Amino acid sequence: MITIEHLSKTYRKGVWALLDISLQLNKGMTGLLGPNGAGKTTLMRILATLQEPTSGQVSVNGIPLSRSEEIRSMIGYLPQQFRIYPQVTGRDFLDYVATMKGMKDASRRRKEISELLDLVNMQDKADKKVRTYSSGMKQRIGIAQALLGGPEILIVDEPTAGLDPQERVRFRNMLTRFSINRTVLLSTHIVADIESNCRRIAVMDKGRLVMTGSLEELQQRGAGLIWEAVLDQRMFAQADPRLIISSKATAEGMLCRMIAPERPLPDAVPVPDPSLEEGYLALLRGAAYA
Ligand SMILES: Nc1ncnc2c1ncn2[C@@H]1O[C@H](COP(=O)(O)OP(=O)(O)OP(=O)(O)O)[C@@H](O)[C@H]1O
Repeated sequence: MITIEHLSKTYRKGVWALLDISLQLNKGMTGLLGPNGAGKTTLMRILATLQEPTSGQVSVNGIPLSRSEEIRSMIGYLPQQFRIYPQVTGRDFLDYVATMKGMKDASRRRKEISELLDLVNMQDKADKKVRTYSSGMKQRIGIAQALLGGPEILIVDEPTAGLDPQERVRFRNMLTRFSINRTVLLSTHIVADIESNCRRIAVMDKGRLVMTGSLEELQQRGAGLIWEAVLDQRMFAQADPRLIISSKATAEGMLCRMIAPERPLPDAVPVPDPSLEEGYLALLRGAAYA
């Protein structure tokens, strides 16, 4: 369990990458959702003990972040820009990381690496050079390196960026399997990444935690704010681009979904069941409507 209390971080005077974040992360997968620059990477790097907060406390199973050696043995981290030297094989790379993590016994290393390669379904490619891997395969090796040493907590920063749709689905399913007995924190700015596999979500925006709760609660944030109307070409071209959140060409014109605190056009009808994505957009726009 990770307990975060009043965590703040500033890189430059007056600009807060994190502002008074309090959050508890339990077993299972939590989705950390937020637009670019929300502070997700900063939060994850602090949890992985790679950066120090400006103020606030974090403990992992009761142990403070200042005991970084112990924390690192409990946490596996896959950074956003995960790079592997292209000339080595996946297996050799994992062996290198395991050695760096202090796993001295070569036969135990071999056994654990083999088990992890099975887990991420990379056993058959493990002896090929990394330069021959797809983005998805590199990410799977990335997860394997994060899991070396059997950490009970896994922190994964935007892992699906750059993956094709099939690899995305495979990767999400793999994370879901891992989260059964572990605490997993998955950051993303793509709602679909958390839709199928996160029971709990935390949404950040401009360094603040703007919501924690279930997917249903996020979806509900769109209630009363999403509208639908058919716009002809002229109306569509003239509409405020912030108003329209999706559109579909139909025989009658452009069928548009709009986001607004009040009926935006005389013909607009309220959407009774906004999607999760619409709930997320409504939440992010919330401050603008207040
Ligand atoms: N090393 C740094 N020096 C100065 N400012 C930084 C630094 N790293 C991040 N920031 C700023 O802190 C804020 C949060 O950035 P962060 O990378 O944590 O957000 P993020 O939610 O992970 O965004 P992204 O999805 O784009 O990675 C941004 O305003 C960013 O410009």
